[in-house]
Amino acid sequence: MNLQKMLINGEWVHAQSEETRDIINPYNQEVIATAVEGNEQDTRAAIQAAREAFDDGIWSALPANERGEYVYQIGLLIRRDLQELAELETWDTGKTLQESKEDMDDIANVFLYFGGLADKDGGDKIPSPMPDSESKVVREPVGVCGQITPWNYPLLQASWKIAPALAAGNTIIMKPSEITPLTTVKVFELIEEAGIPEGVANLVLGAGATAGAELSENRDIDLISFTGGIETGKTIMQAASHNVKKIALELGGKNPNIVFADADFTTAVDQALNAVFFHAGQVCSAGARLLVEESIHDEFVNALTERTKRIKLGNGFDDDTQSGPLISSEHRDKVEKYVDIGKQEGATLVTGGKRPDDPELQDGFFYLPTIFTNCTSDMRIVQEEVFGPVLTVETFQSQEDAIKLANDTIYGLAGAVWTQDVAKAEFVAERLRLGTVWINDFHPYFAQAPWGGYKQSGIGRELGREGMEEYTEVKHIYRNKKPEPFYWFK
Ligand SMILES: NC(=O)c1ccc[n+]([C@@H]2O[C@H](COP(=O)([O-])OP(=O)(O)OC[C@H]3O[C@@H](n4cnc5c(N)ncnc54)[C@H](O)[C@@H]3O)[C@@H](O)[C@H]2O)c1
Ligand SMILES: C[N+](C)(C)CC=O
Repeated sequence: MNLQKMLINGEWVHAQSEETRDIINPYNQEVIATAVEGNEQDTRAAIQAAREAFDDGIWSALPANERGEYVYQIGLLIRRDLQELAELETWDTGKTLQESKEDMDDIANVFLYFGGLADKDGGDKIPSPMPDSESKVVREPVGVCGQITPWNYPLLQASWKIAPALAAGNTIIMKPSEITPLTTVKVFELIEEAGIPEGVANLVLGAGATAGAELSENRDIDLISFTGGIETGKTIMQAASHNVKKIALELGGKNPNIVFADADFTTAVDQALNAVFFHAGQVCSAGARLLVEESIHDEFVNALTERTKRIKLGNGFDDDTQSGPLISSEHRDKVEKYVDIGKQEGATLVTGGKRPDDPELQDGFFYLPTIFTNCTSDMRIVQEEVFGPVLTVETFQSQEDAIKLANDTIYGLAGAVWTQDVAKAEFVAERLRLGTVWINDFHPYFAQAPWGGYKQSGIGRELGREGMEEYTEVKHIYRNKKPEPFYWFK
């Protein structure tokens, strides 16, 4: 694979330091690509390009429908190259190819959706209380936007930022995770192919502490949009205060999956598996905290454990693989540390809790799907985001009990309620302090609906109309239709 370069002001460039970084396949630790390693200097060059492009108005002053057409075109190009993009994502993250294909389909839809939305909000005329006047509220682009994304859904999370920002008329500097840049680089090739003017969409590659920190601190950036861990989010929030940037944060979760005794048992068991073990649990909205009504606890855990033991780990390119590896050795160490904590806290390890013995998996960062029972809310294993294939199980006896347990967390990203009683489902859903509540399902998200967290899971929303509004400033324009002297000062 060619050296992966940065796109700055319409040029594919090497890092000024000429440093590079190897990109690793987490399935077998093979080097799959080499990327240039940008730093603060390269990021400043990208910011300058984006600033000039914004101030020139080459993008923001285009009619909104024309901007929308460009963004829509990127979606079509992603559909055209879906197979290639999906393969790159699987090389880079280890997730199954089927999952990567579904991600790419979602990503294309995100560009098509925001392309279509670009010219749909022309502002509102509002009834002015002043005589002989006219008042209107319009939305304008925020300006230069820094965007930072994580490694678990590399291109999906990037698409949620790139598409609305461009559709709303902003210029951007995207920095993907340094360990999974491949699909983002490829999409910037498609952005170029779509004909977006030079300097409007810039890509920097490099570490968070250098390239990422420059984006959050630099005073020429008007908005910073970040998806990643809570501690990084706090650092970015502090850095953004230097020039009171707008911030949008999509952070972690420790998401409750509430199963009532009257739920459809087989479906709830099956979906509890998906909820937590999909993509080896490396999902912000993973249902890592199972809350099950006491009367069905034993039966439910037995069925879940039996299914969990059958999960087939392997190469994401093999058709029979159900789950891939963790992203890195460091990340697996973190998961292992949490399993040790769970044991020390007195939770009961029911299955997993170690690396697989299978000789074919020894080169990858694999970890067995793990279940802990006898968990209580005060345990770290219940409260902290493990971001791996680890499920904790708690029990409840009443609706109120379930709601209290589910809300007993600093996070508020997503969660689910399983019951055949619609009134009960709605009652619980309304009381959960979460950005997304699924009833009798887990995981659906799509371009049309907003996504984001309550509490420490984040600030702002991506996707939907709200996701586009994040990238706009609201302006009130008032016109006096009959100006005349006021004579306050005689
Ligand atoms: N809420 C959501 O929608 C959502 C979606 C995906 C992932 N996540 C969260 O992301 C986390 C996992 O991703 P991760 O390990 O890549 O997160 P991370 O915070 O380590 O890194 C995310 C990005 O931030 C950059 N970064 C690191 N330090 C930085 C700094 N000081 N300044 C600026 N940028 C910096 C990294 O280079 C990377 O690009 C989990 O907590 C997960 O819940 C949330
Ligand atoms: C937002 N989502 C679910 C696509 C990825 C979270 O890690």
